Amino acid sequence: MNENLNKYKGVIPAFYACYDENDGVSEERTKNLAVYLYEKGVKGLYVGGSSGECIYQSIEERKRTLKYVAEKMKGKLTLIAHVGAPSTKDSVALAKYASELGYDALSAIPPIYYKLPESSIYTYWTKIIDSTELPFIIYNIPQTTGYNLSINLFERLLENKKVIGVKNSSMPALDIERFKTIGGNNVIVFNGPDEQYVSGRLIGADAGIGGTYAVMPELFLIAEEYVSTGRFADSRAVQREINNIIIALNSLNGSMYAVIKQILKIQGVNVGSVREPMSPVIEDDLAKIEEIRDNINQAILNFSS
Ligand SMILES: CC(=O)N[C@@H]([C@@H](O)[C@H](O)[C@H](O)CO)[C@@H](O)CC(=O)C(=O)O
Repeated sequence: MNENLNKYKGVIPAFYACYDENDGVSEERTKNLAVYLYEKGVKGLYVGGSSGECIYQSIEERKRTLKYVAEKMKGKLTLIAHVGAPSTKDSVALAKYASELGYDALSAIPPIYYKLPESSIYTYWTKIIDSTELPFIIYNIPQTTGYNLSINLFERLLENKKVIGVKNSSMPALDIERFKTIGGNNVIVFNGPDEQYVSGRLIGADAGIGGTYAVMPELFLIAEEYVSTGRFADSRAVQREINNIIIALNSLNGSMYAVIKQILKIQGVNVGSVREPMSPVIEDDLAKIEEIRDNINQAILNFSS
């Protein structure tokens, strides 16, 4: 595959599940969030992944989110569809649908829940890859799936020319270095841990996909600018601020995504709450959430000047 990888290089928010007041997928809110992020200047969107609460949604709901984002952003942003689902059958159905909608690339977690041998994981990913003509990005997130992509399987998957990269959310920056060293220029490596955006980029990641980008895209865009122009001390300073904010986002009663969605709501982008069993925000935390929002805005101001 002679894919131009430049369209993947940049800040790519992991897109959130956007619900209405009855916990249903909302077309209007999905499209509003897509437009909001487009106007912030991000490079693309990673739709239907962990931040998209994919595991809590039906295949029909996931298809609707993929459709709404494509209707608004096809041709404007690089669109990556996360199609990993518990069964191969459902993952392939999502992959085919994303291809029909005109997505740029597919991505998928490995199989979840049962501890399957690598041969089954290889077959699972390969069946998704073979189901369309789209390029494929492996998603390595061992914290949630229980499987850490081995070098052996990575190399085997790279033999398929449709495999153009890996989104690596494991914590060791060393994994990013290894995947980049092995993959070289024909492969794109995405930094997954937002707390290590700068280190991930410096050790070899070409770009980033992350779950907290959408609540502070400006800060990740600034970090990216500093890294790519060699302003390393400045990039560390932005990373420190980002990390303070991520720690605060995780310090309250609601899940991190619920807190993020509350901040977006205050900013005028209402995407509803999270789906249970994730916990929504509680009344007592609302003032603290305002404070986090203020800190984000202050950090943006500090680094924009
Ligand atoms: C383990 C985990 O959830 N990792 C997140 C991070 O973006 C994470 O939310 C962030 O680093 C804050 O801890 C992403 O890698 C997930 C992601 O991009 C996705 O939504 O698919």
